[in-house]
Amino acid sequence: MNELDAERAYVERCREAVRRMLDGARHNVIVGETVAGDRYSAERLGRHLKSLAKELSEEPDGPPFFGRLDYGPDAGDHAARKYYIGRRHLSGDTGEPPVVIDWRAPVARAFYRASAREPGGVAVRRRFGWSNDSAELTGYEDERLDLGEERDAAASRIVTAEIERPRVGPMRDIVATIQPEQDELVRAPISGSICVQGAPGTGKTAVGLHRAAYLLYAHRQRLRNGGVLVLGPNQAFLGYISQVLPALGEVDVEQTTVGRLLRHRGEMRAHDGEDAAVVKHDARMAKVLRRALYARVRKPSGTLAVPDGSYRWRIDEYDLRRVVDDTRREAVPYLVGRERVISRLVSLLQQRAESRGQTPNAAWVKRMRRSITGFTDEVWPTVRAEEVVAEVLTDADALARAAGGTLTPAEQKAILWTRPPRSHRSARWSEADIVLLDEVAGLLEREQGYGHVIVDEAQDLSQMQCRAIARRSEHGSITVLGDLAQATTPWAAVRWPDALTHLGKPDTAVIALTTGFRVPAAVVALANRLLSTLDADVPQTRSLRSDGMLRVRRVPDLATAVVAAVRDALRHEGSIGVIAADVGPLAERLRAEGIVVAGLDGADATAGTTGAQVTAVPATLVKGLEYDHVILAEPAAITEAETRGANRLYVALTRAVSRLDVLHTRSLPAALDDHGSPM
Ligand SMILES: Nc1ncnc2c1ncn2[C@@H]1O[C@H](COP(=O)(O)OP(=O)(O)OP(=O)(O)O)[C@@H](O)[C@H]1O
Repeated sequence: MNELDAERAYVERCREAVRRMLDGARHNVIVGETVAGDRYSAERLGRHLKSLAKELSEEPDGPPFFGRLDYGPDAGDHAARKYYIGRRHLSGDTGEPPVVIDWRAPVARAFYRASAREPGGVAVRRRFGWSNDSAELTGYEDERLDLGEERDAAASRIVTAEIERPRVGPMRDIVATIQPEQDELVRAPISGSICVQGAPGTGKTAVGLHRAAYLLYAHRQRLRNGGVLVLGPNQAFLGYISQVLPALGEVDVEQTTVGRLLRHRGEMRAHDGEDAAVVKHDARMAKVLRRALYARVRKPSGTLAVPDGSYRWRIDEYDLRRVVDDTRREAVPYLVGRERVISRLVSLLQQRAESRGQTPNAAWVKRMRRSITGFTDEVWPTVRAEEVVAEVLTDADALARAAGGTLTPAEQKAILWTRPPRSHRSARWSEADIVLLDEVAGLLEREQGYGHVIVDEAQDLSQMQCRAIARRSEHGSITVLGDLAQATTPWAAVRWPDALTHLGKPDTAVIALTTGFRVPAAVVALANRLLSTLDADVPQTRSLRSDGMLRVRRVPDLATAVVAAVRDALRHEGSIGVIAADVGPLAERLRAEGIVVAGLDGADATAGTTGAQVTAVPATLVKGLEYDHVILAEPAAITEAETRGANRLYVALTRAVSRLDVLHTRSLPAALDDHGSPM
């Protein structure tokens, strides 16, 4: 039998192992549900086994492995052993070692990291190639690390084919081809936070998602309670990445946007102007809100008399002040503080009662608590986050008291509501207001946190949004992914250390990724010209891809040219994205010409999964997405549409996997203009 046939025979062994595991899981579902000791454990066991059965049966014919490691004779415990590496562990026959090892297992690490210089005992690294439908093993490539032979990504046919594969449907996992510098980030210890500054298409999102899967595997116990949270910029992006973690067997990761994470705080029913939003998103607002909240705490004056039957207990002003002052100094959440004031006063009353020979019981304590409510409501009242925020945004005097020395009078004026609501109950909150509500809620009570938070496109977060994330990762670590050059919000970070400070992890190291896996070299060269004008201190990208096509054309009529470009693109396999500042009219025209076009707007959560080959997407929503062929219409309109329009254009220019058509009727933005000559 030749080597390839032997590997194909191994594939059969793996498929047999899947069938065996599937039968076992199905059998256990039945047994687990009927014989497990109590209902609770029966339910848990049943759920676990059902999900295993579902997982295995959904993909019984997927490639069971993508790599193999052959250890040399001097590799200690691994000497002369062979390991197949795949997306998930496949058990061997009873008493036999597993037939496939999960890519996240410690032994699999060498598949990604072993080099000719540091082979770590590995003699041969083998990569497998599969047919497009993953049904058939088509070939393999060996690196004889023991002979000093090593191929980098660009020299491997299998890796290059995977990177250059036309994109269809949602984002896929990259387990088979994770690069060494990416693997270092994926497997970085959970105890530390990391920040990845990566140019477009360097694999930040891919790294973040694989890191989530890795951490859940390596630290399942530790993450059982808090879990892992993935934050992305919008629903379209979340739709695009939604399949990656389930394909890696992880279905319990919460993937959401900051807006959705905070939506229980209030319904968004208003939009701020940029002036107001910029102030509301500034971290100085945290100070303002804290002052506004604690302005409610008053200095007690006079003696407190508490009736108890025919008797009155007294606590004098000195003791009352001491209780309130001590509690303030403890810097606990506001509502915990109120509770402490109450219990301390009750315990003073109790001491007094005991010294008079009484033995207060629970009912007495309850009665005393009730009797001092009037007093605590005065010196440390309960309050809702909505009241504090509404007060600051409505009452100019209250705002001036809270914001004096922190916000300028002009800034205070910018955030005051021009048409104040009658009460906080009828307030119409904006996106920024909801972040303020969350800030106050965080001052009132401590937030339940996550074990690990992965923040994608983090450059766009405001300081206040960063603080909201920090509250949820206080006791865990975070992975921050972003690109300062792609910052498009008016409050975006200019330097990573600033954002990291607001995220509560100021000592996090910033690591750069500069090898691009998406954008072809010709397109990167064009985008890099724009990069130098963006005022972002980031390294240039180097593309791994020498293939690809770039056409920049001045056209007499935009819509007609877009239709022709789409028709031309439709001759190829792969997704097509039409990107423009205002894409609506172009989409209409395409449809009028009989072309099926999926529209992408904020409400469309199924982005990239609609099955349509052509998607029309506004430039404002294209962040994090990619299309095999991009048709970018009228760049000048994109740069003009917003303050950071040039950054937006940089994002739009870097979405193409294989081909980019830039069509324009007006002059190109200066950095891109090559004196009108076609590129
Ligand atoms: N090691 C790899 N092997 C194969 N494909 C890869 C690899 N790394 C990244 N890719 C692919 O390159 C593309 C870009 O990756 P990704 O979206 O993670 O980059 P990004 O840095 O988040 O980009 P952007 O900043 O534009 O959002 C994706 O299609 C991803 O699957």
